[in-house]
Amino acid sequence: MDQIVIRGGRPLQGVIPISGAKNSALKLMAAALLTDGPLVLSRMPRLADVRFLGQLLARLGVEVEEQAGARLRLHARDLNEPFAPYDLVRKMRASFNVLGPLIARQGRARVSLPGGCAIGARPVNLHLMALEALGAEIELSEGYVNARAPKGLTGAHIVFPMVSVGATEHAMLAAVLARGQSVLEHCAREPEIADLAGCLNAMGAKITGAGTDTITIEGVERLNGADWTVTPDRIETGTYAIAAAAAGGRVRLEGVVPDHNHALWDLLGRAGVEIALGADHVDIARSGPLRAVDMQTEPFPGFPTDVQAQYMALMTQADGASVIRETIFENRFMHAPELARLGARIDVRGNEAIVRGPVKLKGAQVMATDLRASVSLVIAALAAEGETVVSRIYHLDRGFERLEDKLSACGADIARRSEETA
Ligand SMILES: CC(=O)N[C@H]1[C@@H](OP(=O)(O)OP(=O)(O)OC[C@H]2O[C@@H](n3ccc(=O)[nH]c3=O)[C@H](O)[C@@H]2O)O[C@H](CO)[C@@H](O)[C@@H]1O
Ligand SMILES: C=C(OP(=O)(O)O)C(=O)O
Repeated sequence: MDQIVIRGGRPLQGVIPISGAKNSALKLMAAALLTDGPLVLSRMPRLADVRFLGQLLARLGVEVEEQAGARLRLHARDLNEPFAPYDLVRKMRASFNVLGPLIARQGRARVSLPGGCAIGARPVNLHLMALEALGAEIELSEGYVNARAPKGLTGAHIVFPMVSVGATEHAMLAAVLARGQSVLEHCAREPEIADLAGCLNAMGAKITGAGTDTITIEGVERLNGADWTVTPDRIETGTYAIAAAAAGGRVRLEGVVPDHNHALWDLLGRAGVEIALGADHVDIARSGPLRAVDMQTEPFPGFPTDVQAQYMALMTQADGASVIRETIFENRFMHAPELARLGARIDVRGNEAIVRGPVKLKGAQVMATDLRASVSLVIAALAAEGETVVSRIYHLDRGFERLEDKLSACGADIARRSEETA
């Protein structure tokens, strides 16, 4: 198994190109199931999650072809048995979103309950509620969802009782081929949802309101293929912005949508980080001391839960105590004890973590526990003195494309090695 070795204490200096968003790319891939035409996705991140979902789609009968220039061509000309087995679905959350498209296109499906980062219970009741409202008959047995819609799906008025990114996307992915109009209320407003709606509309769907809390969909009989470019990864953007703030130096993040990260820019500014927003780039610099600033995760446009761990690593370097409140997932502080191995002072009480800084972090052996937790350890290691070894980095490979290359191009001392050679 691979490890990442970081020798900290070097400021970052340079340009980091931002990849396409994992959390968008995966749902766009599921959309390919809705048409017998080819869907060509550009700016696809090369990630383990994309590979896994590609394997699942291939099993479902989709032709999956990686093309030059970070493009992926998906062609669901004919589909096989609509069966998504445990082994291919358990590795990540987004794979569950094949269920709706399979029901919409084939009238039935059997899909394993999903996996994903172990950051809470993460039920799928809202996904199933939406699919049932659209006319699917659903039964759970032996860890699988068995769904049927013998008469096809029908538009519905769905009011989500809580904001869910995955359930909003799932409802959209099914309602586009339903008969009649669907109105979805209390929707998630994340940029990935607008990206999915944009792609579905390019395929011939009729969706309005994506990015607001009410989405209206006029069902169409069929969708066609399309070309679509994945939106930039705002979580990767936030991660490298925080890395630069933690290590110090000056970094340009290139190929981003600065508007997707306002909550972060606001907090970093208050913490003493210099931020200059361009049209499609952001410059981040930090030379002076950092101030502690409280933070609470919220659905978009609030501060993203997927950047909470990274922010916690940064606050270990800030002057004072900061309170970090996690409101989206009930078990997303697993990085706190790992950060403590490097010397961080963090008290976790329920859904709050109190971080006291600044501490002089020292390199240590740490373990990645989930995707964003892993990268928070890398950030802390960049700010630490001495060598840090991060193991179980398969979590990192799920969501960060060429992490070591991007950071070492900015002067970080970071390398991958296999445990056998360690
Ligand atoms: C692949 C992907 O895009 N993952 C992202 C997606 O996850 P995901 O779509 O799983 O997150 P949700 O927005 O659905 O989850 C929000 C909250 O709703 C709860 N919930 C969700 C669905 C449901 O049926 N019932 C229910 O109770 C969850 O347990 C959680 O407490 O959005 C999260 C919140 O921005 C991000 O952290 C994840 O990176
Ligand atoms: C939680 C994440 O992914 P998943 O939803 O696939 O677990 C993430 O991207 O941070």
